[in-house]
Amino acid sequence: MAHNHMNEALTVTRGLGIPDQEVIPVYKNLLKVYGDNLEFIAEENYRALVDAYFEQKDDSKQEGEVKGMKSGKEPERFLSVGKEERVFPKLDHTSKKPISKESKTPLTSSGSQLSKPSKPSESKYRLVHPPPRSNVENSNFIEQVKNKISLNTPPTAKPFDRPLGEPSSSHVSREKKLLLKPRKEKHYSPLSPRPISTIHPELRKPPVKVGVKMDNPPLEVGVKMDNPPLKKANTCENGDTHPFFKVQKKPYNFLEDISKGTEKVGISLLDEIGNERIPKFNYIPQSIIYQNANINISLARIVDEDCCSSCSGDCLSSSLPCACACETGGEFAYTPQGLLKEKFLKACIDMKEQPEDHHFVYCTDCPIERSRNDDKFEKCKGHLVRKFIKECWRKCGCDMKCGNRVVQRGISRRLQVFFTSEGKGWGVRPLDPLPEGAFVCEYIGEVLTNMELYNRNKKSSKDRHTYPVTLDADWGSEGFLKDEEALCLDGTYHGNVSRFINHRCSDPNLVDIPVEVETPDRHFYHLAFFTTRKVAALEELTWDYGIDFNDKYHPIKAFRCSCGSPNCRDKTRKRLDFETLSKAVVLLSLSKTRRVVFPPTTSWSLPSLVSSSAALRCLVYLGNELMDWACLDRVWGSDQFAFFFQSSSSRKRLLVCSTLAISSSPWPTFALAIGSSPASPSSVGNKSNVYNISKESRDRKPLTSIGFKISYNKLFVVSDQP
Ligand SMILES: C[S@@+](CC[C@H](N)C(=O)[O-])C[C@H]1O[C@@H](n2cnc3c(N)ncnc32)[C@H](O)[C@@H]1O
Repeated sequence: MAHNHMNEALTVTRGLGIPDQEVIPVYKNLLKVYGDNLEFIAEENYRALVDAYFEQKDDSKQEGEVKGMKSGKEPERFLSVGKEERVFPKLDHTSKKPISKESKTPLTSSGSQLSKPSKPSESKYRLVHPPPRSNVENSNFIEQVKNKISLNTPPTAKPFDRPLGEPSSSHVSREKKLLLKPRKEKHYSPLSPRPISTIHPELRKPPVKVGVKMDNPPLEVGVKMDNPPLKKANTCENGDTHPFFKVQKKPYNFLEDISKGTEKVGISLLDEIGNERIPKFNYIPQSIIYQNANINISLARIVDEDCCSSCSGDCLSSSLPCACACETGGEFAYTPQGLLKEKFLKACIDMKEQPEDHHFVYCTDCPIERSRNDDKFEKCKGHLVRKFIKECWRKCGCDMKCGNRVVQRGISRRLQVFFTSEGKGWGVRPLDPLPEGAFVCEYIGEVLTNMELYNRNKKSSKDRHTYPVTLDADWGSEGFLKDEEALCLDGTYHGNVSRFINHRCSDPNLVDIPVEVETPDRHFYHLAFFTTRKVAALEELTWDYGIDFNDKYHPIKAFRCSCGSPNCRDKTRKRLDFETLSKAVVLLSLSKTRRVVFPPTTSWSLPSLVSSSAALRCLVYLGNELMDWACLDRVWGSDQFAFFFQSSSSRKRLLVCSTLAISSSPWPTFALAIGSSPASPSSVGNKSNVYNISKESRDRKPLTSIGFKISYNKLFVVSDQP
């Protein structure tokens, strides 16, 4: 299969005049990055391979390592805009610093166990030039914008030969993929050299100024839009070439094993967008106890009835279940294949998804409420009673291969941390398909008292992501829990791959199940993730955090949920429909946390806007009310990008696409179109579906086009074109 696949790939690359010996190493690297998922590489006639090959080639050329193609003739290549700024993944996992000891403070970059991605060197910048001004001078900006961004009009002008939203590189259609074009012909074209306000009367309106109120408000700079004097389009004030025309190459971030060899299988990390900083935390494969968390592990506490000292080998193969199966009703929870039994799994999922009243216990003196230690002492909000798995443990006679020892043997599935496209940050996906009931990983972190967690949360109140879980599955069975017995796990500074698993309000593909491994008291237990159904390779793994989005004191800090599930519990996020969106004012903003230096010292190109120094968001206002916001979702080439919004009509996603244009003002201008994506939210992150979305969107008429003007660190909407 793999052999045929490579032969097929070589047939394609030979057709492009690429020598086999040059493409084979690139192919092998791609297999590593996508975990041998051949279909990803084969998609669109091996586009990923061809792109990666040329990108690497370009890079080497620029670095002076390669003098030219061996044949002396540059092979034709696919029309590619979307990925040309990228460099083939650099395997960069060299940091071998010792694991730091428990620490109260977050690791600094120097303390991180993870190596940083290599910065693109200067040599990776390329100058691209706009066509002569006279080509476009007389055209109406909006018309051009509409041409360019139209989701349903076939493009005419060369620079705009791809409709907005249609991914340019790895997402072009089969018909287009053979549209070969020598690389040197490629260029980025301005829409208009004139500032938009000089063209359309509507655009002369003052910028919309809105009172922004949100968790992470964008920098509020109400700058009046002015009409800067016409300047030569590609010249800066100081006479240099306009930095906008510099396109920065971006490497993918790829680490082969973030576990630093501590897991049986390597856990890779991939950021295909190439924008995100490598997360800073210390990877540990087993939880560690912090300060005064009280865990009493002692063989003396395991009584004979509670273990199987007379067993040997594999307990599952014996005709009568041993004492260790008592916890699960006299039957082991696992099948001989190491999967959870269907009945047990279903019971666990039901209790989590549709808990009944009697599944909750309420403590009289709740440690969560107590930890707040303020006047607003509230009643216990309830703790979900959970089903436990009990695995054989150290006092048992069986061996480590016993079928009742699954979680304690650790991760055996190939997992990858990847940067999600829905603004959730990093997420986790398997590199191979997973069957139903499979153990994936355990939540690992520092074992803290609930009190300590509360104090940490207070100190880190501004952090975007939080990583705690409360070990409260058995809090109801004891009258009073001392502070040191009310425990939780915090994966913020020390944790494993599970700290990256995102939340989904309903139908998550993982369920968390408490597991007893070394102590019968349930103040401390292991929390293990099992698949709730079959999971496809590269499908994002999610679990329900059980978060209450209305409770601001909940140990898991509320966030704006982008789980995309039709039953999302986050009601603070208002769902949009087409009509609302087409009436709304849309503001693009750079996030406050990742400030760009202004005026920009390097480049105003889109790649630089979305580089690690800036995060672009799309805010949707109706009047003064912030309806919704989304982080940048997709970038195609140097000038097209899109945001996705969860629509009120269940499974559809609304798409806001924008095109960056070059005006003669010092600031780039933006144009916007709104369409809808018929694909299911969960599939949006999937490469192959992105193409479908844009293709489908193109068949619909864009409802509206909006012109933007960028002013300082905000982009103001200056015109709503009906
Ligand atoms: C345990 S971490 C998960 C990993 C995290 N995404 C990251 O980049 O490190 C939990 C945090 O991820 C983000 N997150 C998880 N699920 C999310 C969702 N459904 N929607 C939006 N953000 C989510 C929230 O910021 C949350 O505090």
